[in-house]
Amino acid sequence: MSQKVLVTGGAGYIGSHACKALRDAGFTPVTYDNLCTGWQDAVKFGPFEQGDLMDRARLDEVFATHKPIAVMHFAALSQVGEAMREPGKYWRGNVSASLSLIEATLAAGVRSFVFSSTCATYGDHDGVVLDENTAQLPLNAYGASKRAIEDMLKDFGASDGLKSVIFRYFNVAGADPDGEVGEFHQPETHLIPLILDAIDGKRDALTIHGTDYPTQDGTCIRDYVHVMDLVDAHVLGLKHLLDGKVAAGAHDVFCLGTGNGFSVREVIDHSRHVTNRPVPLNEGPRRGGDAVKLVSGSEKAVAVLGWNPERSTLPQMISDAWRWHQNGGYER
Ligand SMILES: NC(=O)c1ccc[n+]([C@@H]2O[C@H](COP(=O)([O-])OP(=O)(O)OC[C@H]3O[C@@H](n4cnc5c(N)ncnc54)[C@H](O)[C@@H]3O)[C@@H](O)[C@H]2O)c1
Ligand SMILES: O=c1ccn([C@@H]2O[C@H](COP(=O)(O)OP(=O)(O)O[C@H]3O[C@H](CO)[C@@H](O)[C@H](O)[C@H]3O)[C@@H](O)[C@H]2O)c(=O)[nH]1
Repeated sequence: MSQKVLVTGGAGYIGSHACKALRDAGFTPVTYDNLCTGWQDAVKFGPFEQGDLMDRARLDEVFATHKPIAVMHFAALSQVGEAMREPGKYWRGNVSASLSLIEATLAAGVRSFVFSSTCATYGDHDGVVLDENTAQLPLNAYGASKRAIEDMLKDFGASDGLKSVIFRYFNVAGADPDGEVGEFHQPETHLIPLILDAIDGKRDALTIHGTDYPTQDGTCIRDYVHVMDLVDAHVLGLKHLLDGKVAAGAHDVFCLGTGNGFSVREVIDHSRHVTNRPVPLNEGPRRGGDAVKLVSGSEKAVAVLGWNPERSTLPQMISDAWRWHQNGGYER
């Protein structure tokens, strides 16, 4: 029988793709999700256990039922704008909820933990490319909550021997090329799906949040990584833990980006080319909490894990997202 991995947030965008990658790698992904932003229809590759991370009794029951060998923790609130307006929701929903999960993990005797962190933990570093050693100075409660969970994992490593792989993602985009799962947020806040909504008339126009940033065309720069490449790194990270490459109590941090930065206007231009359709646009003010430039300067995941982000080009990410978009997501 294949080994089970508990996947929190497995009904969400990245978690559902991770479940597919785990299934393809010979594991059984067990999704634990409260469906606050996820979709039961996205759980296709293993069992589904509905529950909230704050529900410790339910978590204990799920650990006892499935006896996972490791945890992959994707479940989180992750909207920068919302985090600016309602920081308490992020400290509770991300930090307190992760504490509950980590304590349940340890109580179940599990010591291998893969965590979704973010380059939003870095804040603004004046255009410097970011790597695992860059200081984490988040600009918003979302980034601060993720930095706090990273600290928590290190503390429980020291006290209880928890071993963790921490991935700091840059901007995740694209969809499963087979169309089984994809990105579907209600409401959507991410740039590429919003551009596609504007292209096919689901919204009037895309609003560019800020055109006066100190960049070549005045818009923010991000490093986009294909969701399939990202979840490949998770399988490699899991094996890194299971193969004993991380000592008891230790943690290993990896940035997941490509080193290529694209401005909002460049993403719009690529979207126009890929879809061969115009993108209706408005220019609006800056969005609070946005860093000017977030680009990974790290090769560590490539060097240590053997990661090969081969699908992470804008044309590939946009065309996979466009194919998924045209199929209508999970909407009934
Ligand atoms: N999308 C990106 O570009 C990006 C970049 C960096 C980091 N991340 C991180 O990756 C992870 C996944 O992001 P996503 O884009 O797939 O988000 P998502 O909203 O699609 O998925 C999150 C899932 O977690 C579930 N969830 C949230 N709170 C829960 C709780 N308390 N109990 C149980 N389930 C809960 C939701 O229902 C949802 O299915 C998050 O941790 C996010 O911070 C995402
Ligand atoms: O309607 C829109 C939406 C976005 N943007 C801009 O597009 C860029 C990318 O925005 P978005 O797709 O919302 O991603 P980020 O705010 O960069 O955050 C994402 O990427 C982070 C890592 O960089 C993750 O931590 C977050 O979870 C994830 O939401 C930013 O400059 C936005 O200001 C617009 O101009 N108009």
